[in-house]
Amino acid sequence: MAAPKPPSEIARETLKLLAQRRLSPTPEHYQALYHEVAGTSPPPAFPVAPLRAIQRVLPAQTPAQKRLLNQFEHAVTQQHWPGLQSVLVGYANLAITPVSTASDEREAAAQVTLPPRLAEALARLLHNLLPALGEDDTRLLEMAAELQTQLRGPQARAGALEQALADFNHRLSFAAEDQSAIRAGLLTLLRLVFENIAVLCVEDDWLHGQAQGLMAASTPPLSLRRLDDVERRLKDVIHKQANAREHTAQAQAQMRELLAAFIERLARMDESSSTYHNQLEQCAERISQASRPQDIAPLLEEVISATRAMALSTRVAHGELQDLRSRAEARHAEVEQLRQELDRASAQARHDPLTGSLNRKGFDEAMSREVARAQRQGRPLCVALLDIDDFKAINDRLGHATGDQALVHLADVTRQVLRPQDQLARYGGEEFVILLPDTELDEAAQIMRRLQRELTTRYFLTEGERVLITFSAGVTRVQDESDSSDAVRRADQGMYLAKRSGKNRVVTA
Ligand SMILES: Nc1nc2c(ncn2[C@@H]2O[C@H](COP(=O)(O)OP(=O)(O)OP(=O)(O)O)[C@@H](O)[C@H]2O)c(=O)[nH]1
Repeated sequence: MAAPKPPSEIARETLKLLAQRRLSPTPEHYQALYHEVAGTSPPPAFPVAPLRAIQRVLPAQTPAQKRLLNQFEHAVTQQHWPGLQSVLVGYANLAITPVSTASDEREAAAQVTLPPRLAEALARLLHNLLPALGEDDTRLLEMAAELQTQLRGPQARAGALEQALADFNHRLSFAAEDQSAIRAGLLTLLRLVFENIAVLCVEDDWLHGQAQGLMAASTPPLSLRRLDDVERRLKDVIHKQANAREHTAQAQAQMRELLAAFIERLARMDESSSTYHNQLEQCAERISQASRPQDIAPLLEEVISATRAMALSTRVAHGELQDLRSRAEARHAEVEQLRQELDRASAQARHDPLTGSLNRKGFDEAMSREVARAQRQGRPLCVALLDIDDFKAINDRLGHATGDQALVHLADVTRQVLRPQDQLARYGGEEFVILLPDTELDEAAQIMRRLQRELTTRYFLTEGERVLITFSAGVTRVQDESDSSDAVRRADQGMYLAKRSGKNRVVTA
């Protein structure tokens, strides 16, 4: 077998053959003759056309895809198989892990159109957010309006929105901080006002109790229900204060008037009695100097008429003083009537003065509101009725005033254990009801048991003595508006059963 010709030899013969056959010196002719001379077979032709067809359908949306497509184009032009291979591997990797850079992705994302429903949801979110921000920052409101317009535009591009949202977000963070500072400031002011009321009404236990209640109710965290409570309490206080002021002003005016009348009358009496005394002295003097009886007779006449005048004046004074006295009594009766009216007004108020919890009227109103809310939202509502165990013994042993403090302690612990939406009312002497919105029956019973446990660790302290307060409770679910009073009755029956079965327990009814 002949040794293979060296490439330089093959190249020379190929050129000779090109000339002999009068072929134009194209790379294709040269390559074909080269293989003929070398006795080798030519490589298969490069499939440019099919590759171009593939090139046309390759994706080129993201920057990474665009870059790969350029490489593909270059490899086809160069008929460079390794280049094509790396392009295809690149496309395959794109599908598995993103090989693009962060900036590529940002660029791509910038061109993405937001799905219309998402854009609309964002626009609505902004719309709902605005009322919470107040109207102080007009630029923020403008930015929000611009963003909404952009979001509701024909094609909301992520790129443009991203920047606008970032700017808005930046400004929003300051506005939100401001709002929260304003809220905290207002709350502090509110508490200051309540403290002031408490200081001003030190002499009125009812107002004092209400003011304490206001302070407790306005302590964060606030909820709409608690704000509602603050509003109601404040109305009660204003109502009671207005009455009290009127009462005091009237009483003062009457006192002044009566005092002035007495002083005037006393002055007049004093004046007339000193005139009388002067007259008598003068007459006595003239009588002692008179030598004849006929001179004395007119003097006696004078004494008699002065005495008569004095007696008349005394009678008048007596009558006037009687009149003043009956007027004073009438005023007293009026003041008493006012006081009774005031007490009636207090009874119409919604809060119990001793414990600061709702009274019956307040409870009835709260019950109607909560039943309506529960029905509207399709949520459960429970009511619990609790009665302190052996309260009479506490009263008998420690005194009524300490018994009162025990009631206050129970109300305080209960309020701390309950959630802000739960409402406590004093239903009778040592009987309380609790409204538990959004609560299923077994959950309500658990809440009451938790309160019982809490009372075993938080003793009522009086003069160094630790007094354990326990209670028996009945719990039931309120079905609807018409069930309100029946529900309280059922809870009462449950409480009664709890007492009968040994006290300090909770019975569901
Ligand atoms: N200190 C105080 N005592 C009150 C008040 N209202 C009611 N009471 C007293 O609460 C006591 C209730 O007594 P009872 O009804 O016999 O009940 P109890 O001693 O708690 O016994 P059980 O309910 O069977 O556990 C009575 O002595 C009432 O005078 C109040 O506002 N303050």
